[in-house]
Amino acid sequence: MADIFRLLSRSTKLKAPTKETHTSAFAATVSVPTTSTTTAEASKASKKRKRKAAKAKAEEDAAVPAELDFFGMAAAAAKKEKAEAGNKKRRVDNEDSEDDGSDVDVEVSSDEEEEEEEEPVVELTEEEGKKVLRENKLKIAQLHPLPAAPSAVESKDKKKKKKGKKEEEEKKVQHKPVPLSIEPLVAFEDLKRKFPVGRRLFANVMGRNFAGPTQVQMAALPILLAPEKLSGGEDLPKEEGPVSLLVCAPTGSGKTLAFALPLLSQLLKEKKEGSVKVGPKALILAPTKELAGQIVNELRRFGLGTGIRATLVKKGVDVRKVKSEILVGTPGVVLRSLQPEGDKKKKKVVKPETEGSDEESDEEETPEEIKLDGIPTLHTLILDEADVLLDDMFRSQTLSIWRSHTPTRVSLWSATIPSSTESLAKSLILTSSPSSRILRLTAGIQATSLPPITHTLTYCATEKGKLLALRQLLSSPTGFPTPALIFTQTVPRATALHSELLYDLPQQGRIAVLHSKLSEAKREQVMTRFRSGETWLLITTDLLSRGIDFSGVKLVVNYDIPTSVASFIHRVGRTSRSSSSTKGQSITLYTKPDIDVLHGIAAVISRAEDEAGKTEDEKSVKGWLLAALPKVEKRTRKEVAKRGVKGRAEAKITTRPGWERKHENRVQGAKEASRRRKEQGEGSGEESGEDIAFSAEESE
Ligand SMILES: Nc1ncnc2c1ncn2[C@@H]1O[C@H](COP(=O)(O)OP(=O)(O)OP(=O)(O)O)[C@@H](O)[C@H]1O
Repeated sequence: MADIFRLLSRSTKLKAPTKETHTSAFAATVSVPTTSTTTAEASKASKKRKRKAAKAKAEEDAAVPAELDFFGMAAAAAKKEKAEAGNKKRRVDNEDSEDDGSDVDVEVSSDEEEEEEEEPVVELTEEEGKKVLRENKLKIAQLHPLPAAPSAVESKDKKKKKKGKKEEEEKKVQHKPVPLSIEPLVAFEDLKRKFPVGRRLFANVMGRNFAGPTQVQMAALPILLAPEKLSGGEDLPKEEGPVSLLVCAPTGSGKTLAFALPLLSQLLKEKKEGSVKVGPKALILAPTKELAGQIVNELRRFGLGTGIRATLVKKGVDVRKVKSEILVGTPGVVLRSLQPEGDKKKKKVVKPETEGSDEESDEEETPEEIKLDGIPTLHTLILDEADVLLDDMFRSQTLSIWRSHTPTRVSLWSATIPSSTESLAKSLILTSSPSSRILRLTAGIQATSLPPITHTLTYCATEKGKLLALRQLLSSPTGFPTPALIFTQTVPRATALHSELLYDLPQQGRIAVLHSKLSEAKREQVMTRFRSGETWLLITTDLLSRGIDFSGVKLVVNYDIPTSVASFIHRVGRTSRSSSSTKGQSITLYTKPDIDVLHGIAAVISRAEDEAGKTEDEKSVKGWLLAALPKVEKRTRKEVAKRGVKGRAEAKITTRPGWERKHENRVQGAKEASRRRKEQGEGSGEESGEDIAFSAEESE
């Protein structure tokens, strides 16, 4: 075993960060037939679109509430608006008078309709559509109901069991997923022309200035916006039921837009028809507060001016009194707000054991499923990061919420959807909506990391070795790529590492820690600082491994090895996202006890390198090396994913005695506070002192 470690260490030397330009892993391959249109006409239409898009974007940025303005764009938009105020009078632009930000979607004027109709509509033939889907590794399939499990009596009888098995096999064949097809969306311009998307919604999407739909958006948007256009599966019974969708697509591939846009479009349609009662129609569940807040932010940006509202469910909110059409929250908070008043006191919620577990949660967990007061108006349920929401930590809460409603439109989204999640989802969907057509959409290769990321595995022998390796990286002459995220296995390890590195960076105040034990206000502050670029290095736990969209993260360091392959994929997926041209790096430090998860992670890296077209020489995980790593039993892997790597939670992160480190931090903190006081003057000095004291205290 020792030899394998040495070999791995040798073959995975750190490389200096490259300065190549990023080619998005999601850049959809589209070769579509062109239609004849003059350049002048095309450019006129394009200019008008761009003007509308820029205006919609400025308005949308300005309308984002301060607590959700992660990108600090509201201030910028306000500034821009002020600067443009003088020019406004001169500009005669009909659409200005229409975009009044009112709650009702504005009807398209007849002039506009005419003008828009002049634009070329690219219709793909079925074959062309299939080719685009194939080239973009998009697979759509209709899943069938699960075969019935053999009864207990049957299983006792050996002969019957054999027969049962045979029948089951036959059923499995019958129930093989049936491939389907749909004309992919090859350009956002086609949204308006081919789908019933409102004018305002369309302008909001165009306002984001995306070059084109990502792979997952190319297929998911048509499926959800116009399921009647699905083709194939001729042998299937012609079901008229609603479509439920399971989507597995890479990290950072724009899944949020893929579910937000059809949802907003559906709600707009209902609003126009005026047939639906007031109250929440859709519930989106996400595993962390940060992700839930991010989703609300995106919904508000895409839905600006449509009158469709999204509310973040926080502690103390009674969702039954909320008037918004969309609710977004974590399972724990949503569950509590749905609990009948009397039951809130009776059923004691208990904290889950998160120390050392794979997915850190800031949730309180209920020990069993609870009967809740459902929201009668709710028809849509969306699970973002569905595999976590249906895994041990959140399962009982998610199921309680799901079973208290009868949603007819369900969709589940993640970069990793194991077969167990798929089976559970199928049976839940069929219970809540028996006539549902359950579809599965996969984009790209399953269970792999993004090809643009450069991965490195570094063997460090011991815990001390990991700290030394990280310090070496920080002081590397080629520079430490920032912004960077550093992941640890537990909260205490994150705070300990933060305390250890607090004064390591040449510039003070550039390193921070974020985990579930911090107050909500502190968490928001840390997020804002990292997003704004004030913080360069953020030490965190798996709390931030899922869904969080930081633009431009250049490096992900797995200080503690992820305890599952899924966790690795999601952690490293915080870099190289479709919104950014950053070609990210991941560095995974490991020691001997990490052997149980190493094979799975090395295999993911190897697959990603194959997909990126790297030769055997260029690959960081060589074929022979992968073959030499021991494969681990599923049971052991599950145990590690649940409890963490053995002994890790207790292992100390330090090269010095605790008292020495604390003393040094205090001295450094005092020096830093004094320096800031000098810089800022006496009045504001107190505040900086408090800030430093907080950081030092946290480490104790
Ligand atoms: N068509 C597009 N082109 C470029 N960027 C896009 C596009 N659609 C969405 N984005 C941006 O890509 C980023 C990642 O999107 P999003 O957070 O939805 O990814 P995701 O697939 O949900 O990732 P994860 O699996 O990590 O949750 C966001 O900043 C989003 O605004």
